[in-house]
Amino acid sequence: KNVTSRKRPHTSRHKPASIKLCGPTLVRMLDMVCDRARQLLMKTQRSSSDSTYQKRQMIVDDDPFTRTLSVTDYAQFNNTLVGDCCLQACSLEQYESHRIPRVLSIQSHVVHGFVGNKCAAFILQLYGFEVDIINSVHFSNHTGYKTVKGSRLTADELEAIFQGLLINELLEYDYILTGYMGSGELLHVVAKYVRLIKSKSAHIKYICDPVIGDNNKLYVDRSCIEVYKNEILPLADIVTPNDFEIEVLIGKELDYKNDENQEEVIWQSLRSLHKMGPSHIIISSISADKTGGNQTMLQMRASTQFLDNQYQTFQIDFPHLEGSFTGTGDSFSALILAWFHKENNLIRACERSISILHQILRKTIEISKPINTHNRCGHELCLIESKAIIECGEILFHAVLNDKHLSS
Ligand SMILES: Nc1ncnc2c1ncn2[C@@H]1O[C@H](COP(=O)(O)OP(=O)(O)O)[C@@H](O)[C@H]1O
Ligand SMILES: Cc1ncc(COP(=O)(O)O)c(CN)c1O
Repeated sequence: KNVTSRKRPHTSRHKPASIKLCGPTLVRMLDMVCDRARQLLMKTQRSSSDSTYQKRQMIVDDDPFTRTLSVTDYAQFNNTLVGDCCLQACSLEQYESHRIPRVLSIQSHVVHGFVGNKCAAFILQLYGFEVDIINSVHFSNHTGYKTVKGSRLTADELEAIFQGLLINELLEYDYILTGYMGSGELLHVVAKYVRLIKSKSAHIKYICDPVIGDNNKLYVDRSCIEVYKNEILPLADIVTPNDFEIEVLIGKELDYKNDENQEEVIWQSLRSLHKMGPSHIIISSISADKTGGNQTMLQMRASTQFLDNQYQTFQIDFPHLEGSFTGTGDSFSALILAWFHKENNLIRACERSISILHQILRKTIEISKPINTHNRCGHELCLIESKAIIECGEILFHAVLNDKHLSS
């Protein structure tokens, strides 16, 4: 596109002019332009009797970081550079495959150990996601220790952070991930901005771990429950409650063990939660105490509601490992996000996430000691040591489809 006359000494470090283009048609155009440029160069060479053709350098630079493919054709004839023929182009397909997916993760932060954003950021960054982090709490350690010191983010502070991102036009994400939030006011601000981010693009997915409590005990202010029900669930695409949280959200206690029609009770509860908004629900673990099943196993249950109101439901049974672990729920939701993105399939995402967590816990048991005598929550996850396990994503446990595809 550009032919310049310059003396040879200037040619070598010259940065060529470039045009940035996008789309498959433009890639074809790039080929045509380069071909034509080559033809012209050859013609010039032939017509010039005293031509001393220099070794041609054609540089093709496929740069995932700048998301461009650039072809630079440097050529020199006599004292003239007939180069500067540079085009940068990429097909949409290539653009998408090189684009780094962006996640906004709003969860707790601990200085020592692994829960919340400490788990999510490591896992997601390892898989190549860009993670923007908002810390709902900034604690010394998780709440299983004798003492916890630190601060909680207020609703006003969260509002200010979102305003900053909004004014600078930075509220552009592919995924939103939320975990421990603590108060209804904070959740209310989260809902307001999730709504705004989602209104910008239909492709954004919101993965919500509705952290409320466990084993009949609330971890959060009671005000969270209504905000989850009325504001958050209608926005969420994937939710990962535990069995206590599902009971609180649908307002019904579930005692699967003593119910003759146990399967129906579980699927009914999933269906009630679907009605509140999310199209994918994953109960990360149900203990044998609740299911009445094999004491050595835990069960994951999941369900997808399709647009035609049909449901696909499945379960994964996996071994119950001795001991208690903290940060498993937060790691689970991050793994689900990552593998749902890679596989675009909830069943595969669950198989990978359950299998990876199993191996992380095995590694944790193998190499870590319980932290100290005051720690009621057992081991900190050995996430860094499990890097290879996370990257590999080997499937150990397979999903079993429920043959009933319930209609509403
Ligand atoms: N004792 C355990 N044995 C085996 N897997 C576990 C155990 N505790 C946690 N996990 C794994 O971590 C995942 C999330 O933990 P879970 O206890 O269900 O979430 P939460 O911490 O949110 O209550 C489970 O699906 C399972 O894969
Ligand atoms: C500050 C904080 N954040 C998050 C969690 C959640 O951990 P888990 O992933 O095991 O549910 C905990 C555990 N009590 C915690 O103390």
